[in-house]
Amino acid sequence: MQLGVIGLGRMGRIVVDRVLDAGHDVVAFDLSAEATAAAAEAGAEAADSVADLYERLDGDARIWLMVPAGDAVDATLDDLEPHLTSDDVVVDGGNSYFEDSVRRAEATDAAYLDCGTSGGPAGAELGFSLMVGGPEWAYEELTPVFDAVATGPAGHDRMGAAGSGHYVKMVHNGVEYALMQAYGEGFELLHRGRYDLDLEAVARTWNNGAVIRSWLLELCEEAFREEGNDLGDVADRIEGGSTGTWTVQEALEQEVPVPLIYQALSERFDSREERFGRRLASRLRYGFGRHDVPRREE
Ligand SMILES: NC(=O)C1=CN([C@@H]2O[C@H](COP(=O)(O)OP(=O)(O)OC[C@H]3O[C@@H](n4cnc5c(N)ncnc54)[C@H](O)[C@@H]3O)[C@@H](O)[C@H]2O)C=CC1
Ligand SMILES: O=C(CO)[C@H](O)[C@H](O)COP(=O)(O)O
Repeated sequence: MQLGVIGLGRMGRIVVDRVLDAGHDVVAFDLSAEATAAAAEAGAEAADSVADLYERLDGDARIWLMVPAGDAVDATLDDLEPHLTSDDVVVDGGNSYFEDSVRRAEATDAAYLDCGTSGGPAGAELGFSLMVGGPEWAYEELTPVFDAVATGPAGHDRMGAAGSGHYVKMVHNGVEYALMQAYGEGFELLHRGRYDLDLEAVARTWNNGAVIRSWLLELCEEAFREEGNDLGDVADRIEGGSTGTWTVQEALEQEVPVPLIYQALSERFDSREERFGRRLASRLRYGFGRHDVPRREE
């Protein structure tokens, strides 16, 4: 199969590499000429614009967008739209708001798949977990690509109609917020509590057989190892927040109580007050997403 990939940052580049590794062909484009050149060095065919990328695809186009959610997705679709036909398939693998994905699916001539992607840059070698919404035929058609980008056939599934993939990913992120909050609170108590504890050793011990072992807890272990027992100069400030806000808004609309997710979101908004748990959450975002870690002023 031949896949066009637009957006070659932390996540898009992994899509390129995994699809190439699986023996498919890739045509790649990014606004950054440097990112496009790097993908070409890895074996992709470089395109110098969205239109050029489309031209380089043989037969019906299969295109994966991995650009930042919001305006960049609309801008890319605007450039693609004059070329797209109903036999083409466009996948949006970013963290788009699900209602935007429904709108885009209705507006485009192509079959549109909204694909929630979990695993982050750190999960590059293992592959991602993919939650896909949109037409069944298009999902089936792209299955070889999903097999390559995901951990394997079990690492992706079609959730349902348009928007459902990004809806499930939105809730996933709400859960992620709550789990980070829970680990943050536990380690804050251990840090400020009665014993002088080695928190990396605690995390490592918990990760070996404990009920609460997890990848996020492995990232806690990594954070204490790399930053120190007191998290060094990691600032008490957590960035991000859009996907958690959407989750809470949707929960309010559906009248479903999500107090833990709401609390975790509030902590982010409240992160002007210095808190150890939030500093850990900030460092965990680096662990799973390679997001920037704001550092304390010297
Ligand atoms: N980093 C993470 O842990 C995860 C990120 N995501 C989502 O994946 C998407 C991409 O994220 P990252 O790769 O982390 O971002 P990134 O900032 O590392 O890369 C985005 C790339 O898109 C390019 N770009 C921006 N506008 C463009 C346009 N109009 N045309 C072509 N290229 C354009 C940029 O030059 C950049 O190379 C986002 O929606 C993000 O929320 C999803 C899951 C995890
Ligand atoms: O989707 C992700 C992980 O699953 C991304 O890392 C996302 O950026 C996390 O959300 P936030 O930026 O609000 O922390």
